[in-house]
Amino acid sequence: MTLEFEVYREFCFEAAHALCDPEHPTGGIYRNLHGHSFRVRVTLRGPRVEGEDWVMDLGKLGRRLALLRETLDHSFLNELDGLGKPTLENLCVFIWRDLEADLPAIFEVGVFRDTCNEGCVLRKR
Ligand SMILES: Nc1nc2c(c(=O)[nH]1)N=C([C@H](O)[C@H](O)COP(=O)(O)OP(=O)(O)OP(=O)(O)O)CN2
Ligand SMILES: [Zn+2]
Repeated sequence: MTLEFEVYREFCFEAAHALCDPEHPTGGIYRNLHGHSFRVRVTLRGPRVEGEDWVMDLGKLGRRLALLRETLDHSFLNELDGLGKPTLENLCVFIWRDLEADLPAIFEVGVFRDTCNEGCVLRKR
């Protein structure tokens, strides 16, 4: 039997955004510039690598996530290339695309706004 594991690492960042609703006459209730604290969880899924006894070194994963955090932390999300409208859903896709080439075992990306009791999870099917 092959054992399959899920290992994850998290990081937090602060960022600003404005969400304009083109259907709304004044742009909607989220149109003004405002900020959130975000928590990101990246989960890898797979067996232990033979001889290493882990799916991936979480230290190595953390160093890769630190690179991504540099792009996100204290950013104005509306100006990030490739993100599009800065929703939680699009942030999940943006983060997935940034990481997938370096992390072939990526299984799940979650972006959470704990202070608002909300979040979004993108998962491989
Ligand atoms: N599915 C999504 N819905 C909403 C998103 C999103 O990314 N995905 N984002 C927002 C805005 O960013 C909004 O600023 C979120 O802040 P929040 O305080 O949760 O806004 P609410 O109007 O939902 O706040 P209440 O406290 O519940 O009134 C909105 N939606
Ligand atoms: Zn918001």
